[in-house]
Amino acid sequence: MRVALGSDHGGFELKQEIIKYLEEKNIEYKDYGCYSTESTDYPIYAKKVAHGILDGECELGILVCGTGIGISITANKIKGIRAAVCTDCFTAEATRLHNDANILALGGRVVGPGLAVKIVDTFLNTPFSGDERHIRRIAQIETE
Ligand SMILES: O=C[C@H](O)[C@H](O)[C@H](O)COP(=O)(O)O
Repeated sequence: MRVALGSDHGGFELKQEIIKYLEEKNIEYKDYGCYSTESTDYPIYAKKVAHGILDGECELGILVCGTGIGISITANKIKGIRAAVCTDCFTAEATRLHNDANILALGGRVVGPGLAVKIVDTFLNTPFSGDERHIRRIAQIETE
C-alpha cells in the first residue's frame, strides 16, 4: 500500500510524526507537501492528495491542517473522495468500515502525536466492510 500525504503549515509538524511512523512500519508514502512551517494554503495540498488517489498513485491519503477541517472540506469537493476528520480511533475505524473513507484528515492543532499515530494505524489497518448497505449508501453520496 502507498499512502498519499499532504499538509499545510498548521499540519506540517504532525505530518512529520506520521512520516516517522510510516517509515518505522515500512509503509510506502508520497509526500505532496508542504515542506516547511511557512504559511501556505491548505486547498493546494488537499487537491494534490485527492488527485494522487484518483489517479491511482496511492490508495489512501492522510491530510493534516490546523483542524483537519479546511483540508477535508476541500478534498470532499472532489468526486470520488471521501475524507473523514477523526479525533479518535473509533471514528477512524468506523469510517473505513462503513464509509470506505479514502482520506483521513487530522488537526495538527487538535490531536497530539501519540493519539494521531494510533488514529493513523487504525485507519490504515481497517478494511472496508463491503456490506451491501454501506455500498448502497456510498453510491448515493455521488448522486445529487
Ligand atoms: O481549516 C483550516 C486549517 O485549520 C488551517 O490550517 C488554518 O486555518 C491555518 O491558520 P493560520 O493561517 O492562522 O495559521
